[in-house]
Amino acid sequence: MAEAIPDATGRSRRQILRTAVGAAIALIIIGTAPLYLGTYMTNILTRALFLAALALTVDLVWGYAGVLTFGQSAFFGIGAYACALVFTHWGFGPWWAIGALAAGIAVAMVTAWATGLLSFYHGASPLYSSIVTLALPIVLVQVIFSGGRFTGSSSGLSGFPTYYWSIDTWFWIAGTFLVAVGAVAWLFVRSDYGRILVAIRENEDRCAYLGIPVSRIKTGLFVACAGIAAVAGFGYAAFSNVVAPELAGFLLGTESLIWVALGGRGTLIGPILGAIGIDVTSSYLSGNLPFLWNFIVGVTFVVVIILLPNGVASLVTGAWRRYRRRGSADGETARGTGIRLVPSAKGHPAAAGASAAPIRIDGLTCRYGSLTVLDGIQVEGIAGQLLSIVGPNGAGKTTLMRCISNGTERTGGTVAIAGTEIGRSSPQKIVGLGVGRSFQNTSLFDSLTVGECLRLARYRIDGASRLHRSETVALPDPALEILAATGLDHKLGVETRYLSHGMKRGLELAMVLATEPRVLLLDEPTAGLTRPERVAIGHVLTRLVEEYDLCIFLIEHDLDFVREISNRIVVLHQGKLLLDGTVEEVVSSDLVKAVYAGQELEAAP
Ligand SMILES: Nc1ncnc2c1ncn2[C@@H]1O[C@H](COP(=O)(O)OP(=O)(O)OP(=O)(O)O)[C@@H](O)[C@H]1O
Repeated sequence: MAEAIPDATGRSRRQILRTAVGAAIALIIIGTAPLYLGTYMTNILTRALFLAALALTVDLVWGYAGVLTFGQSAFFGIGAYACALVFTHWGFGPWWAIGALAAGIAVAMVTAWATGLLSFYHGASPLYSSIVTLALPIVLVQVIFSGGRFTGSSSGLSGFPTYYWSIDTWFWIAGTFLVAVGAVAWLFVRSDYGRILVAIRENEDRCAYLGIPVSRIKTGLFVACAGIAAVAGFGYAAFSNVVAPELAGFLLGTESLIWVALGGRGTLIGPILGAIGIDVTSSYLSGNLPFLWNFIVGVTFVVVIILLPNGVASLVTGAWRRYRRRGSADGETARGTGIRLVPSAKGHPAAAGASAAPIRIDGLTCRYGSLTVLDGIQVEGIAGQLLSIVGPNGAGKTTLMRCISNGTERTGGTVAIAGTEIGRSSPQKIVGLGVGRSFQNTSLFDSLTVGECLRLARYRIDGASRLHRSETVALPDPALEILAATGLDHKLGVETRYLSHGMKRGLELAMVLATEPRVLLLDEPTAGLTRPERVAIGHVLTRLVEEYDLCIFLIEHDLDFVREISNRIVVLHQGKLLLDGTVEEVVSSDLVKAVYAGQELEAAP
């Protein structure tokens, strides 16, 4: 676990150096390319390079963060029109160019920010953001159409003054821009933030319940990518000397998705290959085969999606991954092997310093339409106490957990964590108050390694770098103990999909503990575990309560297990709190026996 590894700064420097060397090689290729490409080809490629930069931004938003956006073309169009409008109507020169570029970037970013606010608020479905981004280019094109002579309406604007540099110069500008965007994107997707984007794509809910501000991160990414797309659009317009509504339209937005899907979603080389490949080929073929060309693109798309669902780039990236994983039987990757676990300086604060009860639930009600699932629940959790919540299926146990960990779930009543009412707060904010939750079905990130998952769980406390990947993960003692007890501390480089069920359960618990909660909500943590694994988890939970003073709410169906480890038991039945007492009181209660025997309460003795 504690093998010597290079320090993070050294690794970060090496990563930046490697990126700089890669960028330099790419620039040399671009610098010499016009010598062997003809003027016609250089011209087509220049255009394609600007479009490839657009495709890269689509890939960051869709391929990495999982937001299916049709609206990236709108930002490209805003940049293009900023160039054309300023040069046509106001003036031309270096300062006008800088002003137009700045205005294009600013308008694109503000538009993206407003779109992000509308699309990524807590509770919005992914479909919603796709619809909003679909509407964006449609609205923008209507604005351009209604702009009359100012925007050129459906004909667009052309012949405005621009820099009539040689075609080779434009090629170098476009190439340098693409290499710069690619290099920054390369560093970014390999940083802590890059892992967060993948985590959001794979399991947004789990991210929110680890305290990661999903909406803010998605909006920030969307805004940054809008700015880059606007620069690409500006360059495209200045180079081609013509803009048309199609540059901001839904068709280009959809085309850019096809480039990314064909090239390879979630890789950086994929969108570049896809955009350049399709644009250059279409420039050659669409003139000669105007009707056949779209058919060819359509068939190619279907064939590639069927044969290579991860795009053409997956041929290269798949082979590279297999090479890196060679010799590892359990899915160990190079990504997590360098991670070092260290004890968090703070130990585990848990309930320390809080004078109020860790959790107080007062008159909690939850209704779905006419169905009342929870009715007037009154419970107070105490630090250093394991409270088990039992009851037959459908009693409302999981709903109670949901109402505690997400402020928008309950219909009435209050929940206070260490004296602070949660109100209508999102799960992410409630994690900040000190609530950690594990789910009934293990909720992890399939393609992330154990080490990366743990790093992710520390985002709220330790933050994350946008340029490098941290190699040290500071964890509180209870999380380290779980990892040691389950053997996960020797599997930091293993992707979670290769773990056994018991290990996945252990990892989820360690991740939740890594957020340093004072209240722990566990929904059937031992479901599907073997007897020895259940015993091990039981020991860990007892220690969390006795040594770290945590307040644990545990849902469990195994009543023997409940009896062994609980300090107190709450029985729910049909959404009502039936009994709140000690283990002996509940075990000896005839009322509880009647409920579990399925008898009507009125008939119970
Ligand atoms: N989103 C929802 N819409 C409508 N009804 C719901 C919703 N969520 C839960 N319910 C209903 O609320 C009731 C309580 O569900 P809940 O999952 O909380 O029960 P539970 O005690 O955890 O059961 P189990 O032990 O089987 O997990 C069930 O009748 C369920 O169908």
